[in-house]
Amino acid sequence: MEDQEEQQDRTSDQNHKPQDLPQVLLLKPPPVLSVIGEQPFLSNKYQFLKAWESPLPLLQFLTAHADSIQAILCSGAAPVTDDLLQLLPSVRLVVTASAGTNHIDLEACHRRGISVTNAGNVFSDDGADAAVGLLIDVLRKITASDRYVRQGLWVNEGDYPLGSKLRGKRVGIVGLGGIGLEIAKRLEAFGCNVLYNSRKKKAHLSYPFYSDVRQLAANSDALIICCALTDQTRHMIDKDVFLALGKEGVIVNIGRGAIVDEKEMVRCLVHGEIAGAGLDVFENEPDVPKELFELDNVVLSPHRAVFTPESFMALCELVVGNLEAFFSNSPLLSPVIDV
Ligand SMILES: O=CC(=O)O
Repeated sequence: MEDQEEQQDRTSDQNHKPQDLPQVLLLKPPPVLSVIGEQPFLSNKYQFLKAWESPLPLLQFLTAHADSIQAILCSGAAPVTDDLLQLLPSVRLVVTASAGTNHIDLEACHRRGISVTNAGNVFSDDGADAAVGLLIDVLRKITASDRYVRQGLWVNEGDYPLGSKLRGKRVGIVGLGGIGLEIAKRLEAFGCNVLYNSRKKKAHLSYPFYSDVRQLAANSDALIICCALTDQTRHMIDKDVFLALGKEGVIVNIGRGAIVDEKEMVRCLVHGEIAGAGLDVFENEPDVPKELFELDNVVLSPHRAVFTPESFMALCELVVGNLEAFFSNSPLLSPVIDV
């Protein structure tokens, strides 16, 4: 409480020097900062402390600022571990510039009384557009037929094999959060039948719910993975799920690579045990299993599904809003943990 009052005093003084402002640690520049620059993030309520600009070794740098760092702005590129938090006892807020929070030790944040915010719903539209785009690409062979035309094969080899129709497909959505709901809306408009798996059945929705992801796969022509990566969902899409999806089945993953057993997925694709895949995320990014490069029924994208300059602008507003709210003792805008 004392700390909060002290914060309020400090942040309400508009004339204080930058070195008096509470510090927000950035271990690495989040992608949003590289794309839209630092200017829109600047505020008279906090000051960024950029670890990568310091000549000091990281540990020395963190120790030197341990008492003044009150918040961390992070992204998937720089995990927030219990060990890091142990070094920074004044941290009370972690703001991630991502929808996913799998790079943050949430249990440690809970235990240490640290609030966490994420990207809320700012990425939902772009994520949904990309997921449906990947599905259509795989089904209708858009990227593969583009390669065919560019390589001059249309002239030399004749007509390209037909793709398959989207309308009428049964699409199982794994994770019906903000992005999943937007995917469902889009697929309904395309005339698909939407089914889903989620932690809990959503009472207000009429889409058929499957508590077991294998059952969902068995009743789907395509699976779209857009749930969070947690201990429960790691490798949830395994051999049994692929077998249930079957030889005509397609998988799209815009969630996290490790939700899928990637080795098994590659094996199923190579042996024709599933029909195709649209993949934006991988287990060991930026490494992508080389076998996938040879497969025309696979569309690859470099973890860009949710990012557009427009969504980054909205993200910037949300990040600044969360930091300013925190330093003014106002409610956080997109809390994952609210202490
Ligand atoms: O993958 C992107 C995100 O989690 O925001």
